[in-house]
Amino acid sequence: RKNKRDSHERAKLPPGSMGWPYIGETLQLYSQDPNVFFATKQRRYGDIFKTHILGCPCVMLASPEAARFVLVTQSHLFKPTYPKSKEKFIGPSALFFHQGDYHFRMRKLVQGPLSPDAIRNLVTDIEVLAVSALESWVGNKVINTFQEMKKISFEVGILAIFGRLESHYRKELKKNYSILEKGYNSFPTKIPGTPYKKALSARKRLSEILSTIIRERKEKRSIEKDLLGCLLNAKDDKGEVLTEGQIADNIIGVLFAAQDTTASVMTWILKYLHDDPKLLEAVKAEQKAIYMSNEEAHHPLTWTQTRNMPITYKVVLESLRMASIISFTFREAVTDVEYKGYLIPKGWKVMPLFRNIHHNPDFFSNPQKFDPSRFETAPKPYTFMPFGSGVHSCPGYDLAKLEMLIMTHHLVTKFSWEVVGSQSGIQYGPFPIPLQGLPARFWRESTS
Ligand code: HEM
Repeated sequence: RKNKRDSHERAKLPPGSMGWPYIGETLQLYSQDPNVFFATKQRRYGDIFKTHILGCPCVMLASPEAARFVLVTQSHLFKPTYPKSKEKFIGPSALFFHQGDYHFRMRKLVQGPLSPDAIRNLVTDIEVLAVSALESWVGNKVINTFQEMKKISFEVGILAIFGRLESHYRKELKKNYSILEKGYNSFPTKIPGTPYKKALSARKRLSEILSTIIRERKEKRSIEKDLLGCLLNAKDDKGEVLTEGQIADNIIGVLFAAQDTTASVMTWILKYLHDDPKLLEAVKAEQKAIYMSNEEAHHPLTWTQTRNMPITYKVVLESLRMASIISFTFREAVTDVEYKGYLIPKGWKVMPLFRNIHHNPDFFSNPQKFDPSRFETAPKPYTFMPFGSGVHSCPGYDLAKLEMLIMTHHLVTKFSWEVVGSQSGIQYGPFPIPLQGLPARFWRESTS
């Protein structure tokens, strides 16, 4: 066998600059639009380049082949990596921190209740959530669209995890999760009263609430098909069940993965539709036809109807591409890896740059233009990865899309909205969202 180390020694590091020691290029990355940072690098060095951010040497990859290499074909050589604080707050047993057998097992458990077969039963409940949210926005008040969308995506997460959960549990979970969330990016400290310490206590309370819910389910001996039910019933080959800690970490992990992501994209959908009146008319026409066939919403939407919204569906896909709210992801090389003659040393971070791929004119012509019709033909493999790819790709993919379609249906059939303020821009929190969460006013359309 050819000596692997020798061949690695011949391979050279990718081109790029590492910036100042320790701080590296973090300042550049955070002091400007991160997309400009990546795009400038890509122009200068090509599809693979090295840099240094947040104290870590890293290799950035901006081609579909490289993303496939890291996420799919050689995924065993790259482990997921997150800041320590995320692990602490969400819980170390959440599936996305893991690789190998445990990840595989948890993933199978999480996928079931999020699959089309399971979520088709949630259509009506999601509709009820969407309608009551929209109704609450009506009036002469300015809504922070993103914050409101977060309430919906949280409730949909709760629905997928617990089914119809009693409202006092929902309230308690919501209250504590919102405190926890403020700690994700806060500064670690022992000082009481800080967002960090408050988040730690909220995390503890969340575990306690989950224990109570689990105890109640066990007493009732109810076997549910929601995510909690699947986690409670799971047994491995030795007949061992999951610990409460493992269950709690994964439930909080799913809430974390589901909330801001879906809410950001829904906010962008509102913005893109608002900015393109002709497109809005086309979406309205499609949705009004469904609305009329349901006798003006006297009958609930059906799963089949949600699968037959071709124009709206393309708007969803184009919003996912345009906004690319998960601009990139992080992995870490578990050993020295060679890719296209370049060395990726063990321990280095590796970042597939989804947004750059989604905005590359070689794959999406005129990439800055919002044009849903581009999805009339399927994108080339590994050029469209809003939900990632491979072993860690998003299991919430169908649920997120369902939620966005249902929301859009009710939004355009019964409501109008105007964006408040003329400032347009992007804010990072940490996902890109329209400035100030897209302040807007909503009113009910007259049906005459
Ligand atoms: C539009 C909304 C969403 C977007 C754009 C999105 C995107 C993604 C992406 C890109 C990944 C892969 C990250 C990586 O490879 O490092 C991911 C993973 C994940 N997502 Fe989503 N997601 C969305 C909604 C949801 C929802 C609604 C749920 C659950 C109800 C969910 C649950 C998860 C979980 C559990 C993982 C980790 C999977 C694993 O590590 O095996 N996501 N998501």
